[in-house]
Amino acid sequence: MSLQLPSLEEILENSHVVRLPMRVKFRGVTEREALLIKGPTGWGEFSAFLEYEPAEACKWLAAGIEAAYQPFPKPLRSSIPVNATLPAVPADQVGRVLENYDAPHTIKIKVAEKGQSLAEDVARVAETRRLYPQAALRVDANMGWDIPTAVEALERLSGFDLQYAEQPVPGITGLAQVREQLRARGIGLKIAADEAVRKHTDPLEVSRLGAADLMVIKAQPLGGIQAVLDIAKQAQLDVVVSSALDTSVGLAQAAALASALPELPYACGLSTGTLLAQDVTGQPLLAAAGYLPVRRVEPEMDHLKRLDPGEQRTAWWRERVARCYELLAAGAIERC
Ligand SMILES: O=C(O)CCC(=O)C1=CC=C[C@@H](O)[C@@H]1C(=O)O
Ligand SMILES: [Mg+2]
Repeated sequence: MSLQLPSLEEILENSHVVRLPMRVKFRGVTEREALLIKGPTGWGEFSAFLEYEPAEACKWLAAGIEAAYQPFPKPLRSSIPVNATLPAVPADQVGRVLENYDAPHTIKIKVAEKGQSLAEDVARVAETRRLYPQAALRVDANMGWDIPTAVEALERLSGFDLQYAEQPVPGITGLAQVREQLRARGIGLKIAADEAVRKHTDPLEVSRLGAADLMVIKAQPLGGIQAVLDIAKQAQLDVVVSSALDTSVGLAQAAALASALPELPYACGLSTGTLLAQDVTGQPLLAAAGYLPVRRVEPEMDHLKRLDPGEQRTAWWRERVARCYELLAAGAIERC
């Protein structure tokens, strides 16, 4: 971040903690918590997942501070093509969950969920393809397979005409091996790196090693818009912007990031507002016909009050801000 950090007191004075119920369970989460920060340029969001340690969560705080204290970059487009996101639901619920999205042209389907079988993944993808014959489909395994299982699973799933498969296995070399083994079987399915970018000390290593076909980039986990624009500029691979399951405040920042990228070859994973049963404003950032508007989001006080998780959770989040702030102030992220 090229701006001076505001004081911790100032951040805490202008922050609100919220807890949003989800419509449908996603990555084990049924309620999403966030701390929102009001600053001179608007609102920012800090919503690192609860289990993240400060060393990782501090990048999310840097992103929240950036949104509140720095203007969004000049947009190159006023709306963003987005994918619908389908959690790992049973096949008979696919239609009901996807009905919440307005005319999706691209759908990302979660697969390899803990405790589920490949047959369940195949049934979910098959049902999605049956209901949306024209849509671009992609899958995301969140590192849930080992290499042989990933190759077997993706060989079967590629029969449904997939756009790409996101992070089938952990690690960077794992991605390269899955890709090579698929190619040896005559399957040209593209492989996207997600965790191998946002959880790696060097987000550009995937690109340098040519271990994947494209990179998923996220505003909060990678430290904010400017940090991600730098990464995208240096990357030799196509990039796709995705959400961090943010409230509409964080989604606005992610949309601003997508709007500032010179090239946007893929629909972005930014319609996750649809997975939330409530949001911080009466005008949540939702996609219409597969496009998300680019605009700032201002939470409304009555929503913030209704979504207040109580004293204990608020104290936990404030304490977490303090610990992450300490790391940022000590230069944990180069640019802070
Ligand atoms: O990309 C999308 O369609 C939606 C966002 C999404 O999938 C994710 C959001 C937050 C946490 C991650 O586990 C998950 C992802 O793996 O991309
Ligand atoms: Mg992913």
